[in-house]
Amino acid sequence: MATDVHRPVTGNPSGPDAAGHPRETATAVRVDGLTRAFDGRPVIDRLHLDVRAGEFVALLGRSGCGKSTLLRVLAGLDRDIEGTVLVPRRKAVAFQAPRLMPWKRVWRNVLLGLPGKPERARAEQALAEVGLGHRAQAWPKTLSGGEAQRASLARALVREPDLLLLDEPFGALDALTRVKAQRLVDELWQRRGCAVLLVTHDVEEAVLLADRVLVMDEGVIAHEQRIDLPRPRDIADPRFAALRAGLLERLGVEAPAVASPGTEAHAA
Ligand SMILES: Nc1ncnc2c1ncn2[C@@H]1O[C@H](COP(=O)(O)OP(=O)(O)OP(=O)(O)O)[C@@H](O)[C@H]1O
Repeated sequence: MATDVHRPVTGNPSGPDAAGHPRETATAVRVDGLTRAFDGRPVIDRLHLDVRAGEFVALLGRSGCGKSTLLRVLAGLDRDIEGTVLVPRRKAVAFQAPRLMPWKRVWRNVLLGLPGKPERARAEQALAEVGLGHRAQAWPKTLSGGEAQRASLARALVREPDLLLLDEPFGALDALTRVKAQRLVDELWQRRGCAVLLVTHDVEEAVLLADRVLVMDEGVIAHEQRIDLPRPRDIADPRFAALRAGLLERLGVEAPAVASPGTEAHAA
């Protein structure tokens, strides 16, 4: 396939411009005419995407439409592409499976792959940020599913990313743990100010967390929805329900009926 033009955005995309002014509209990700084919069949087909520095973007789409492929390309894990992909040098990715090495203690897992000889204190700080400071010495097999997922997040955070790529990070968690993990990601994003691209199947999660929700279809971004609700978001807010219903419709899923204010829904 044609040239690999994956290259980093030079400098810190969220840093000040030459005159020292903050870049309100600085770009974290710029994708232009991206195509990725498997066995001659394009899964991504001349796709365009811009993500602003510090923006939280959620990516929805039916199973197999190419969401994970796009994320892997942005992460630099798949370079067999055509088109232009500009991403920050500092980026990190967390997958649905936490992918911890069972023979390394949690803190060593957090530092895995970092260049040089990174200090344990850095791992402990990242673990503390996700509420796992007390498990730094633990072996991965002793962690619960939610804890393992948080350790995986700490491994991403320790890289101090300008772009955090999350591929269904909450997909395997039970409902309560999932809600807690979503809150944690919301807090971390607000504190860190990095751009986030979250691949998810969950429309509610997308509306809960993102500034902008993208729907991928036929290899391109087929629909875009800005979410202008104040944070933290209230799923009982009728505007929330309307946005969720609109996106579900886009995905070809019928939205559940929403009780109008002042009424109660009763099972027959
Ligand atoms: N290494 C590969 N070799 C061949 N085909 C692949 C490869 N990776 C992905 N594909 C195909 O590309 C398409 C998109 O896959 P991808 O994993 O990106 O979809 P997705 O939208 O993330 O799906 P899901 O929501 O089910 O995780 C699928 O048809 C998949 O079979």
